Order: sequence, then structure tokens, then C-alpha cells
Amino acid sequence: MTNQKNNDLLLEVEELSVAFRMYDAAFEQQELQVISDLSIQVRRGEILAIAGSSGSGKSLLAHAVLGLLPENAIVTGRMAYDGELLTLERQEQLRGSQIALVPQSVAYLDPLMRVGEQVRGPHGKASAQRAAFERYGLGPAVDKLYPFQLSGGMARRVLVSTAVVADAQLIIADEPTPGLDLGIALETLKHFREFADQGKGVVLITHDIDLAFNIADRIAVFYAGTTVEVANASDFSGQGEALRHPYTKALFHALPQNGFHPIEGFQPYPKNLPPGCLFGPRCPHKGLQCEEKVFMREVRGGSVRCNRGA
Ligand SMILES: Nc1ncnc2c1ncn2[C@@H]1O[C@H](COP(=O)(O)OP(=O)(O)OP(=O)(O)O)[C@@H](O)[C@H]1O
Ligand code: NI
Repeated sequence: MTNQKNNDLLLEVEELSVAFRMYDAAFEQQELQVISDLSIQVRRGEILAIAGSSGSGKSLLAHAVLGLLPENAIVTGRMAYDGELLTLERQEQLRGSQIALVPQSVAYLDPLMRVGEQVRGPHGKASAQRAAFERYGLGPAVDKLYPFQLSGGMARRVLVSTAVVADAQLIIADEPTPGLDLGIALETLKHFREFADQGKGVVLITHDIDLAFNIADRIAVFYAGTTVEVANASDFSGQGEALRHPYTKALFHALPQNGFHPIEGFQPYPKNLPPGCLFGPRCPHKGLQCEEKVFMREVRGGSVRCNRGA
């Protein structure tokens, strides 16, 4: 991270690690490493997708940026928003105004507040709220409902509206489309695209790599709590020859349109991380040097955490 303000960069996350302080059955304190040396950047005007399987740390990254991690989290590394260090105090100021979260779970809505009021926010943006609800097919009657009265798809549309109404510079959308019908899902993604085209930033978290490379500008691929590759969306084409990491290539080849070749093995659990390369145990190219820590490096306009020539 430089001291000079780079106006293009909206969000910088550098070498972020997160561990949870836990107690095991014998009341021994343990540290569970859930994010390791993770770095991403979000530029103005782009959608950065974060793709990775369940448990790869996608939601935790969102919560870390917003300062929403639980008390037992030990966080190291650096994060900056618009060139300024993200301290807890700064996160509190930015949350819901400059940075908006579309949470993965509806549990983030206040159960005791009518949804119209919640989406209007503390500054009572009534016309913006109505416009957003209309855009997402939520009639006027929805304003007066409580969260428990919403169906899954409606609740998700309410969550997306919250981020839109906040008029934030950065939207972090955590799996915003599951449960939406196709029309509304496409409308939501179109809205994110417009948002980015206005010079704002969007982080689109998804386990769906197909969705990621169809809508985003760049894709950060997460594995076991870290980035293994940051690629341009256009790298996901042909036989995947432009991709840099064996895991990203494997994800690409596992898509139905690319032959449905499955990946052998499992992502390691935070309790049982292998030394060195976290993908090592599943990697067909694993060598001795992969037992040591592997750093991200720049390769052909993207970056990769792999020792091979890539
Ligand atoms: N409060 C917590 N205490 C302990 N472990 C946690 C906690 N929250 C998350 N984890 C663990 O951290 C890892 C990453 O979780 P995270 O929710 O970020 O995954 P994700 O990539 O968002 O997955 P999904 O696609 O299922 O939403 C998982 O192994 C999860 O079990
Ligand atoms: Ni998640």
C-alpha cells in the first residue's frame, strides 16, 4: 500500500489473515486460521467477482472489510478504503453510507422493523426506496411488512434494495442472486453493472464461476481462505489456457459446457491446513518447493499463487 492516494483504487486488502480464538473439548485455547494472507484490490468502475467454494472465506472477507467480525476474531494485515486506512472507527462511519453490504442471509435484517422503514435508512430516503422496490417488483404493500413475512426471494430483493438506496460508492454483494427468479436476477446484475459504469465499485461474491466471468471485469478465486488467482474475465475462455492456477483451470473444466470434469479431493478445513500451498494435496503438479509458503506473483496481467511457470 502506498502513501500516495491512487484515485483509481477504491478498496485495498493486503495480506489479510483472520483466525478465531476457540476452545476445544479440553478447554484448551486454539486458533482456527480461516483467512490466510489474502490480498485483493477493487478499482473504481469495476465489478470484482469473488468466486470460491463453500467455506473458502468469501463472507468473512466481506465482514472483515465492514468491521463486522465477531469478538473472538484476530485480524492482521492492512485494509484501505479510498486511500485511507480502514480502522474500526472508519468502518463504522463508512458502513451503510459509503460501503453497502448485501448480506448473504436475511438474518441481517432487523426482525422488529418494517422493511420499508429499514430500507429508507436513518436519513429517510423515501423516494429512492420506492423506486428501488418498484424496480425489484416489490409493491407498496411490502413497505409495511416485517422481515418474517417475506418469502426468500422477496427478502433478497429487499436486501439488494437496501444497498441501492444507500447510494454507496462500494457495494459488497454476498451471493445476491440465489432464490431470485431469472428476470429479477438479471435485473439485479444489470443494476450492479450500471453502478460500476458510474465509476463506483462492486464486489460480487458468488460460488458460481460461470456467473462471475459473465458479469465481472476481474475474478478473484478463493481457496481455503486465500486468493489463488486474480484473473481477467476474458481469461475464462477457450480451453482455459490463459488461466494461471491449477485450481482455477480445474474449476473451469468442471463446468458443464467444458465437459464436466470433476476435481478430485476436498478443500482442507481450517483445522487441518496443509503446510505451504493450500491446494498442494490436490495438485497434480505438486513438488517439494510447494511445502513452503507460496506468494502471489504477477503473471500476464493477472496474479497467481503458484510456483509453476503458469
Ligand atoms: N464465527 C466463526 N467461528 C469459527 N469459524 C467460522 C466463523 N465464521 C466462519 N467460520 C469458518 O470460516 C470459514 C470461511 O467461512 P465463510 O463464511 O467466509 O465461507 P464462504 O466462502 O462465505 O462460504 P459459503 O459459500 O458457504 O457462503 C469456514 O470454514 C467457516 O466454517
Ligand atoms: Ni458466504
